[in-house]
Amino acid sequence: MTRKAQFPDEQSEDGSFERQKDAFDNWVSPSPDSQYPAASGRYHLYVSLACPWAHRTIIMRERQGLAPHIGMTVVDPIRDEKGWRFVDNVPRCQPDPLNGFKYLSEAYRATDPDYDGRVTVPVLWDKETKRIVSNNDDNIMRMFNSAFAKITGQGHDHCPPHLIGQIDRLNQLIYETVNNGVYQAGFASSQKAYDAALYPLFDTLDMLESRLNRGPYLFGDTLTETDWRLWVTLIRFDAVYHGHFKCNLRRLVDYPNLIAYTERLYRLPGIAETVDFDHIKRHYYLTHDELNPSGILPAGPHSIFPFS
Ligand SMILES: N[C@@H](CCC(=O)N[C@@H](CS)C(=O)NCC(=O)O)C(=O)O
Repeated sequence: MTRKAQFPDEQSEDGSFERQKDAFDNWVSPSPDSQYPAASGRYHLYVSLACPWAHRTIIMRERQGLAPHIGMTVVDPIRDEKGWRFVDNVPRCQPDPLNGFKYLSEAYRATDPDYDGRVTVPVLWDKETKRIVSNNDDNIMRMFNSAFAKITGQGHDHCPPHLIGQIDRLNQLIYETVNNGVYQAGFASSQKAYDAALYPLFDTLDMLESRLNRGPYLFGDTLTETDWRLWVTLIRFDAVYHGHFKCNLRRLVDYPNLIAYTERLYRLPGIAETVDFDHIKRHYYLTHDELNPSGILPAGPHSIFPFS
């Protein structure tokens, strides 16, 4: 039997959640002749601090020294039926400084007046053409990793060429079973769809727990984008996915390597400031009314992580 879904348009007949495709997928490039050339001050990132997909791009902006070159605006973590909103009465949120938009949907409509999909974060906005460059977080991460290197003089490559094949393969497994796996478990509207997401999720976490015996990061001593892609899900795990999405075979604190790894990355410069558990918890528990119709915000866990 399948029941009412959080996003009915993205639900298959067997009750599993089938995420919509990203609508805008252009690239900022280092080449000055390209449609969207890398430039200081030209692009702007619209994000939610609650969203793991946006969080990846916030981290890459921070790690690659892009904050002085790419502005960022945080939306209200609580989404109503009109979607993501710009507000000035919630800590860390601001009104839209560029276009005076009240809702993020206005950025989507400015780019494609016929857009009728879900309006999602993150969004990379071009101030010059007044259009969305991309709402594809995978690609925004890669642009931030390397396209602005000449401007920032920033060196660390999170996708070194000798590892790229392995990075893409591990990214895929982690996307399917962990990043999207928690959503597939949470948004499942049948027992079968929930089971199909839950067990592979914990199989991958078990595998990653042993993999971390080999070194501090997923690829030994080299910090890669795969680490950040995994980490944004881990940091939310015990606070929301364990309870709200019913991913409760084990907690993250039950995995000694994974919890130490989560702390190791949290302590890297600039990262703790990107984490906001108030935005995270209020977004998930107060926005998905099909999953939490009472709108009660759970108090725990008492200490979300031993280190936070
Ligand atoms: N671009 C991402 C998805 C981004 C996404 O789904 N963001 C969520 C927040 S975590 C969102 O904006 N949801 C808006 C909505 O559900 O209406 C992907 O498909 O990989």
